[in-house]
Order: sequence, then C-alpha cells, then structure tokens
Amino acid sequence: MIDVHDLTKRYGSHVAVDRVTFHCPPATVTGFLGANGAGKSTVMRILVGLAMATSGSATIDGRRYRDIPDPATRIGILLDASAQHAGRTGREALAMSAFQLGLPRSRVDQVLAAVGLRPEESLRRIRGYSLGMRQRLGLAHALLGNPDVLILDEPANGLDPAGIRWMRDLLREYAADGGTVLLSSHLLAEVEAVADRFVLIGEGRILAQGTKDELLGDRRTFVRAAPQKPLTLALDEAGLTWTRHGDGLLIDTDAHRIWPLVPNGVVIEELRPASAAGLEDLFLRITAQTQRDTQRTGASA
Ligand SMILES: Nc1ncnc2c1ncn2[C@@H]1O[C@H](COP(=O)(O)OP(=O)(O)OP(=O)(O)O)[C@@H](O)[C@H]1O
Repeated sequence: MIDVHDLTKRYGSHVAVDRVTFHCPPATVTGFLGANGAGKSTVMRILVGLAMATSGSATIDGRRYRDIPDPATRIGILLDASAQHAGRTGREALAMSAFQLGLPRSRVDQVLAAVGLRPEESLRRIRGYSLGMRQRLGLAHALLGNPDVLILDEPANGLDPAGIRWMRDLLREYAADGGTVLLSSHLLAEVEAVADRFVLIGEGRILAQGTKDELLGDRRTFVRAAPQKPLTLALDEAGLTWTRHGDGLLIDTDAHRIWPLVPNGVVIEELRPASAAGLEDLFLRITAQTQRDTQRTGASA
C-alpha cells in the first residue's frame, strides 16, 4: 500500500506539492496525471527517498522508503529511463544490480524476457538504445528484485504502440497478482486503459481522485436509431430504462449490452457513451479550471 498523506514540498518560496493526500491499494494500478510541472515527479521522488518532504508523509507499507530493509526487493522504481549507465550493456547493468541484490544470474534472463529485450539487444551498450529500449531496460531493473510495489514515472514514453500494449498487459498482470502500481503519464488514453484508479494533480494540488466509475460517472449510452420504435420495445422487453434525448435515446447501460438487443432492420446511426470523451476530456476540463486557490476534489478515495 502506498500512502501519501498531507504531503507538501517547497523549493524556496515555490510550493511544488501542496498538501497532497492519496493512497494506492494493493492489486490496483493507480494513474497519476497532471500537466507539466504539476508535481508528479516530486511526489514520486519523495516516495522513494530522493527528495525530502517539507511536511506530511509518503510511506510504502507504513514505512518511509529509507526505513525499509532491502527496498529493491520490495519496491521497483523507474523514474528516469535515460539516466542509466550509457557505457554498459543492458545485460551488464542488470547483472551488476542482480549481484548487489544477491540474486542469481538467471534472474537477469527472466527480466530481460519479461520486458521483451532480445538477447542480442541486451548485449549492446545502453548509449545505443532507443528511448523505448531504455524504458524496457528500466522496467527490467524495477522488476529485478521481484517487488510488490512499482513506482513508474512516464514508463510509456518512447514506446511504440505495440510496446504500449505490452506494458499495459504487463502492469495489468502484475496488479492481478496482487502488486501495487503507481504510474504517471501524459498519455491519457493509455492510463485510462490500464489504471483502476486515478489521481489528478495540478499546480501541486489534488484536483480529483477516484476510480474510473467515480470520476467518469455517467455509464449511460446515447443511441440514434432508425426506426426507433422497435429498439425502444426491445429495451423495454430487456428491462432497460431509457429516455428520449434530442433525436436519440439515453439508455441506462453500457454500449456492449445494447448491441445484442438491436432488432433486425434497425439501423444504428450513432452509439456512444453519454458522458463526454472520457479521461482526456475530464483532465482537460479540470486542469483548464486549475486555480491555486481552489481545490476541486471529485469522488474521493
Ligand atoms: N529541484 C527543484 N528545485 C526547484 N524547483 C523544482 C525542483 N524540482 C521540481 N521543481 C518545481 O516543482 C514543480 C513540480 O515539478 P515536477 O517535476 O514534480 O512536475 P511533474 O508533474 O513531474 O512535471 P512533468 O510532467 O513535466 O515531468 C515545478 O514547478 C518544478 O519547476
């Protein structure tokens, strides 16, 4: 469990993180979202002991990072994939870390396979790695000690679409096995696809937090159909509630439940979630309204 409580970080007179509170339960992926300079990296750096809090606390399983024995076997960290030793090969870098952690060399092959770095790639010097390869290597480092918490700052940066899909699957599996993931990203669609919970931060303050349902709320579906009557009859028969909305219907269920009910001969002209465009829309609306002197908290944890 990651617990950030009333955390504040000042740099001189600048308040980078302002009384931030959130937690990340086990078996979940928490997406940490915010515009450039919002304070995400600062919170993550404090969590892993690279920066000191001005006040408040940031703990993992009830302890500050520096108080955790063998932290690398409990917490996997990827903060800056470009900050890896350029002159070593990927395999050498992992082998050194494995040695320091007292892990068998076979663990290096396991994590290389887990992150999809091919043997010939692992033998190349890191300076020749693409950003996507560095991200994979950084994640291999994070996974090396088989931790049950992952703290990842922008891990999808530089990954191609297949890489992003791969990372999504890896993190979902990790959480399904009971792991706790805190992941920051600018790629909202990706975070929306992988995370169970979201924390939105702006100018150092929490703007909203909650599960997808809590934040994106409206699960109704808007449908325009021609002719409409047979569809409303089918909806009634299925026990679904609906209301007329403009030239269409607002139906009290998810889109995937509606498709099988559409009678033969009815043409669906439009079918979409009734709420706006999802997380990206929410993010842009909330951050557009960001004021340092107002705190908007959506559904809370
Ligand atoms: N060492 C530092 N000294 C002074 N100010 C800092 C320092 N580190 C961060 N800041 C400031 O704190 C604020 C938050 O920065 P932070 O890097 O945490 O944001 P972020 O949300 O991670 O942004 P990005 O998405 O661009 O990485 C910014 O205004 C930044 O300029």
